[in-house]
Amino acid sequence: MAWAVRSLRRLQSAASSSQAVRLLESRSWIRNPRKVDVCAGQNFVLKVSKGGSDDGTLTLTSKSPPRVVFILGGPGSGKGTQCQKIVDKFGFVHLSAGDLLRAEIQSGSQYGDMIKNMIKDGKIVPSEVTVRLLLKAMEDSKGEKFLIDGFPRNDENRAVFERMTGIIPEFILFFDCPEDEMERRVLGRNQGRVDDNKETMQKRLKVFIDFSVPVVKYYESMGKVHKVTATGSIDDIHTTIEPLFEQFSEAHSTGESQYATGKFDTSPTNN
Ligand SMILES: Nc1ncnc2c1ncn2[C@@H]1O[C@H](COP(=O)(O)OP(=O)(O)OP(=O)(O)O)[C@@H](O)[C@H]1O
Ligand SMILES: O=c1ccn([C@@H]2O[C@H](COP(=O)(O)O)[C@@H](O)[C@H]2O)c(=O)[nH]1
Ligand SMILES: [Mg+2]
Repeated sequence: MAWAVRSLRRLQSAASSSQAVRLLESRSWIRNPRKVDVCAGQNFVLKVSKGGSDDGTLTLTSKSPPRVVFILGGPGSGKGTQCQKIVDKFGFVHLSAGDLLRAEIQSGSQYGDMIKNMIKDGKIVPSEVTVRLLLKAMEDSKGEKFLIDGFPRNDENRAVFERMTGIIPEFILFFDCPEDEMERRVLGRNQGRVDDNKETMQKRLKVFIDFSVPVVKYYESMGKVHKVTATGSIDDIHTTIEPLFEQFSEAHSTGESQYATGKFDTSPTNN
């Protein structure tokens, strides 16, 4: 037990995941300090093997684990528009996965061409690329509550995010919008996006139905989805969703969370 407590103290003082790994590597009594699975703000969830026969998983979380709400809906359903209003009123950090991917293209990244081609074709970018961008943005923001917009887009996205972060979303907000309305909005958006054209829109709608709707169904089976009709005025939709965030703010004003505060779990695992 003492080794877990020492780890907890040391890791909570680490400023980044790489520093946390270096701290672990300096401890000879920890064998194979593999990797820190997440470091978002000061939240660490990691797996290490302790030398000896009682190898186990050590899970450490610190005081302010990130809280995440996934904002899902088809292309043009109004996710970004509504997120902006929630940010203004409730102080969430808004992370649009699509915006992060577009910024990655602009940055001259090695993945830029691949991402650009996939967006142009309405395809889903490999999960590791998107999740790393999301994690970095979470870390950089120093925020504690996040609206993650347009992600996860398929079941693999969801699983990779959970594996790499250990974060379970608080709830999912799903904007339900008829296809013809989504198409009308996208074609009228006029922001110079390479995917805002009729041909790519058809592909995006198909990808949404084939891959993203099943993710919504998965979370529905867990009772985590709030479905909102996304037609009507921008203000009316905001008025509909506002109580959800008011309740969320009230529920979390005490700082309590499903993630334990400063607790550790050394229960043995089979892997
Ligand atoms: N309720 C609404 N009524 C009419 N137009 C809307 C409404 N909500 C958003 N729009 C407009 O529709 C367009 C698409 O909205 P937005 O960018 O918020 O959608 P999105 O879900 O983020 O789309 P994408 O997935 O393509 O990023 C924008 O031009 C926006 O101003
Ligand atoms: O998690 C994601 C998010 C987005 N993409 C790709 O980007 C475009 C545009 O996304 P928007 O949310 O509409 O801004 C999307 O069609 C995908 O090609 C992704 O791969 N993964
Ligand atoms: Mg958007």
